[in-house]
Amino acid sequence: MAKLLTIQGGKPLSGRVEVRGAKNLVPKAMVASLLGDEPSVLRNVPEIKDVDIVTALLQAHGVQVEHDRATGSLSMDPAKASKADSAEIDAHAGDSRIPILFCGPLMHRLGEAFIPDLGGCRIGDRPIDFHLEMLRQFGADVQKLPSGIHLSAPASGLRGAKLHLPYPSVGATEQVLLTAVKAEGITELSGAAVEPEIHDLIAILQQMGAIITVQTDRTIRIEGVERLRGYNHLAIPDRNESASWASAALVTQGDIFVQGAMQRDLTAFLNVYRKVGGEFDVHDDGIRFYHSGEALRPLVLETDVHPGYMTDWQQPMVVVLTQAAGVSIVHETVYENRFGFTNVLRQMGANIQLHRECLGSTPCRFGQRNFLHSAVISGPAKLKGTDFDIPDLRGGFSHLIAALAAEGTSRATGLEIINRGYERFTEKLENLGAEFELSRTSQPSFSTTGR
Ligand SMILES: CC(=O)N[C@H]1[C@@H](OP(=O)(O)OP(=O)(O)OC[C@H]2O[C@@H](n3ccc(=O)[nH]c3=O)[C@H](O)[C@@H]2O)O[C@H](CO)[C@@H](O)[C@@H]1O
Ligand SMILES: C=C(OP(=O)(O)O)C(=O)O
Repeated sequence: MAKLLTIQGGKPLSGRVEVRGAKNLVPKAMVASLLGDEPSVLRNVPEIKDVDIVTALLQAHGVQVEHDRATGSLSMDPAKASKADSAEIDAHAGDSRIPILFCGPLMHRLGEAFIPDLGGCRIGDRPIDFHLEMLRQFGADVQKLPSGIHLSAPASGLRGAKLHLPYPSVGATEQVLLTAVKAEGITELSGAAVEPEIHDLIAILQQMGAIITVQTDRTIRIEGVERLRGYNHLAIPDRNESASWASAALVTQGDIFVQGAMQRDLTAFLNVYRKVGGEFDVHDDGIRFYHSGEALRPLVLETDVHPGYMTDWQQPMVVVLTQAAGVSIVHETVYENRFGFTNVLRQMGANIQLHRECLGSTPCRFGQRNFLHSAVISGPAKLKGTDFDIPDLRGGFSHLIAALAAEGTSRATGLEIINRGYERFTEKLENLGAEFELSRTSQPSFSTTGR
């Protein structure tokens, strides 16, 4: 039986939540453990689904994994790493995008890799062409299979290369890092992504013995080494979960202290938060986010790669903008199809129109390609409860905070998706004073079109 969350809206969320290690770093740090000759320890690990998926994939490859869920300490010993059965890999891949990052580490360790079809949020096509092109340039042979891909390294091993990314893809940059550190010779990657989670992965790889230089012009230079050690690392906190709870505080006119929120990695978010009228106080151990009681202000917002306004902050902020007095514009430039979730917000009474044109100041890759990637939001709108099925991680969080702010009752199915990026979600809601009930339903999902 599926879970059903019934929410009584209209109550401000107030209290304290803790965010632990970043979903966009932790599973990748786990993959990096395969590169070492010694065990590695990762701390501040959250209880989220991607961690479980990568744990199962590592175990399928013979890595011994021990996870102390209470303290968040995860130890990984790759001493007995070995080939895994492809059916077993398929069974564990689930709905994560992380399996693609096993390519380099497995080829270095075992000479070959089988990568299943990827999951992750359905917010666009999400091709892996950059990844495969980079891997080919390291010398890998890449064969597409009916479900997944098979890669093999040449007998002489993978070689460093001069690479360029046409767009600063986070995953493809990590692919290059995880492959280049043990490839022979020097790799130079221009057009790289430089998100804080990438810097944290670089810190881990450096601890393991890698030599990596990040230049100011998005070029990363890696000198390959023959052997890497283990690492012991405290994962950076999840800036996307922090931004989500910050948005929840504004939408519900509440006051939330996010323990673990780090100002340094949230600069672009905090600027927007202040412009829209949100208040925040920075403390050593977190940030207090709250509604000042004054009307929220509309704004023009464009998502971008770091150090711009992160795309994963867009969906919760759109809900904030439904409550601002006036017309806001949001231009999504990272994913071509990340506004599907606005259907449910409209059903709740939000006034949002989608446009194919680039409505921000900078034309983006999607402008001439018929994608509804700009939104015009007029507020403030009185939201009313509704039934919905959670479409993806951030879209789902947005629906849930809209329901928490709305008048009346909402019911949500598909809650499992929330666990991809928000640990102990309902426990946190309870601590924040939300009014809700969790039950079981024989109805698998409400048929809302949120994608
Ligand atoms: C697990 C994880 O860390 N997920 C994050 C990661 O996703 P992920 O690493 O998948 O995102 P990318 O940065 O690679 O994607 C950015 C853009 O590049 C395109 N692209 C990417 C690869 C490729 O081979 N070809 C291609 O065209 C994508 O379709 C997208 O339009 O970064 C995104 C952008 O900050 C975040 O929203 C995700 O939360
Ligand atoms: C898009 C996201 O994640 P993933 O890349 O794991 O699908 C996200 O965290 O919002």
